[in-house]
Amino acid sequence: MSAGRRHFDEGDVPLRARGGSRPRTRNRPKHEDAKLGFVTAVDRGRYTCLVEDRTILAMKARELGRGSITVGDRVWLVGDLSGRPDTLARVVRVAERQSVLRRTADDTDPVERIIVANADQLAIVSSLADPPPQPRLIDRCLVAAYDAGLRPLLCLTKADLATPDDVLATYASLNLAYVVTRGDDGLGELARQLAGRVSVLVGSSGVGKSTLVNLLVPEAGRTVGDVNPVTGRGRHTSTSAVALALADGWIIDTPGLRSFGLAHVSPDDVIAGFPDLDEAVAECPPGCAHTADSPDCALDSGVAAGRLEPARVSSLRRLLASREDTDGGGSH
Ligand SMILES: Nc1nc2c(ncn2[C@@H]2O[C@H](COP(=O)(O)OP(=O)(O)OP(=O)(O)O)[C@@H](O)[C@H]2O)c(=O)[nH]1
Ligand SMILES: [Zn+2]
Repeated sequence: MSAGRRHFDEGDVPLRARGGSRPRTRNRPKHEDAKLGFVTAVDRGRYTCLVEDRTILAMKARELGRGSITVGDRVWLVGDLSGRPDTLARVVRVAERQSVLRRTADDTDPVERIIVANADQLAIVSSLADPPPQPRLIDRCLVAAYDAGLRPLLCLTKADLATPDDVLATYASLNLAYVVTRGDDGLGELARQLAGRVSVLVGSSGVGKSTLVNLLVPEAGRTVGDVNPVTGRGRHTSTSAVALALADGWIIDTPGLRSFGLAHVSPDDVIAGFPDLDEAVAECPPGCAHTADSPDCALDSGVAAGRLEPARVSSLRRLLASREDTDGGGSH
């Protein structure tokens, strides 16, 4: 969409992109005068929306009931759309979402949280050191991306501190799009990968998301935190998701992740989130649980033959086991 030029209107919504034969008028039930906006931030029941070239604040109309509104949503707005201080518009309808990125608090939590709507790329940001890469968190993000139909983009930061070779080797067979940055080095390639897309940036606290966002969108002024020298963790400096306009496209910065629960993803879809392993798994005996003690699990023979990456196999196994853990096991 062309909204990256800080302008948003009806042309930016592929209202009927996904099949659906309902007449277009159904999209605007009562409010003939409603205008379309793009939700860039959500804060305690207040929605910041871009409408044409104005940033306005809105609340949910009562008729929307408990329906959720999230960053990335395209919404129909009525009321005062001037954007003047102390005005509040009302969201009367949420346009059909093209994608929904979800997570749960842990792998057994039934409550899904929607992180972002309508994104088409998940930029998984991981520092190469300080804090060190967390391949299991990356794997979880990959599963979530594939499940939501988003293109994953691996974004490896702080290459001045460590080489990306090991991380890249782990994911080599996935043919992931990736960028490696050190400071502002690598930014051109990152900008190229983000162009024309709505990208969600996720990663642990301190991996350098805000630093990247500030380089890409200097006027955003995202707070850059310090990494605690003792724990190697960043301060929790960003507190909610926010969409920022690029020259072409959007980036949606999210608060530092501590976990990425996948209770909402079925075991089959978890396996599908490991496209480097799912062919091997197809050779498993019927009913194979793919755990380390499953007899004749094809993951074992694949590793033994050097065809599968051991770190990825153990990651998949941990993930499947964590979902079985009804005591609410960890989600790292
Ligand atoms: N050495 C090195 N340090 C970097 C680089 N990029 C960022 N940093 C530092 O890493 C620390 C954390 O960066 P942030 O951009 O605040 O990290 P974040 O991911 O936004 O963290 P949260 O806001 O907590 O989610 C800061 O001290 C940055 O200066 C890099 O390429 N190399
Ligand atoms: Zn198996």
